[in-house]
Amino acid sequence: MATGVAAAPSVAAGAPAVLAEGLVRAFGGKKAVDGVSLQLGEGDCLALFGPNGAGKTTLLRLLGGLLKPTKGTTRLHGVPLPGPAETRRLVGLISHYSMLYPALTVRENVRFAAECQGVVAADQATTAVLKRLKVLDREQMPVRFLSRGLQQRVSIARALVHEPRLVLLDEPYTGLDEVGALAFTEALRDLKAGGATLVLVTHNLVEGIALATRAVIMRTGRLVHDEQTPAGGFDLTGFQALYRSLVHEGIA
Ligand SMILES: Nc1ncnc2c1ncn2[C@@H]1O[C@H](COP(=O)(O)OP(=O)(O)OP(=O)(O)O)[C@@H](O)[C@H]1O
Repeated sequence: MATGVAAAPSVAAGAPAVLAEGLVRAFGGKKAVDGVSLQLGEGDCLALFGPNGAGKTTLLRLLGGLLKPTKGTTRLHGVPLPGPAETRRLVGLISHYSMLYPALTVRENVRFAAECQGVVAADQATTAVLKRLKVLDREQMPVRFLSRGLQQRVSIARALVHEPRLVLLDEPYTGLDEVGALAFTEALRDLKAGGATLVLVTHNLVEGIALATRAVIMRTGRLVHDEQTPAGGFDLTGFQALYRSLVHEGIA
């Protein structure tokens, strides 16, 4: 992807990309995340699996400083979150909610995000990311006229235009067709190769495991399984069986 991002904010050299310690988040006295600690490096991709209500989205948001913890801390490249604006700009969120301005064109939506995020060469970066997500041919179209899947591609482009160092992905493949999904996976692989850290929440084990360097299973706010990708890649059948035993048969 094109560069052109504003000067990098000060980050502590050698600090882990993400360091979460003792994270708890309660809603009305009920703990959605209940004592999670983890560390991620540059180029890591953490896939977070678990049943509905396990706390995946809550944890994702805590890791990016988008939600305040009830207890615990998250540091991003050594800086405690939420941190200053320059640190918050290191984070990109992709979810199944499009968060686009329907009356603005595709280009206007993405360019506006680039400017808000301090991208210096905003036009160039916008063109590159729209091309990357294979939606450049629609750049002058108001977003409200696009199909849901194309809106999702624009939404992804918007979240990636500033080349975030931590990319939070919450069921990001929802609505994408095969071309969109492939383009998106390639963009994620490039980000990873460039040293970005990814956290991916998905119910699709195949999709999640394909990108993951580490797979975690959550249940009732806790990590009940945490595994680095084995040298030869995950054994999908084995992982599916493990998931079923931990989540459906209540072993955890
Ligand atoms: N803003 C909120 N207010 C009150 N309760 C919340 C809020 N956000 C999440 N919760 C509760 O926290 C728990 C965990 O929710 P979360 O969305 O993190 O789960 P999840 O694993 O992402 O689920 P799903 O797979 O269904 O998306 C749930 O019981 C949910 O109802």
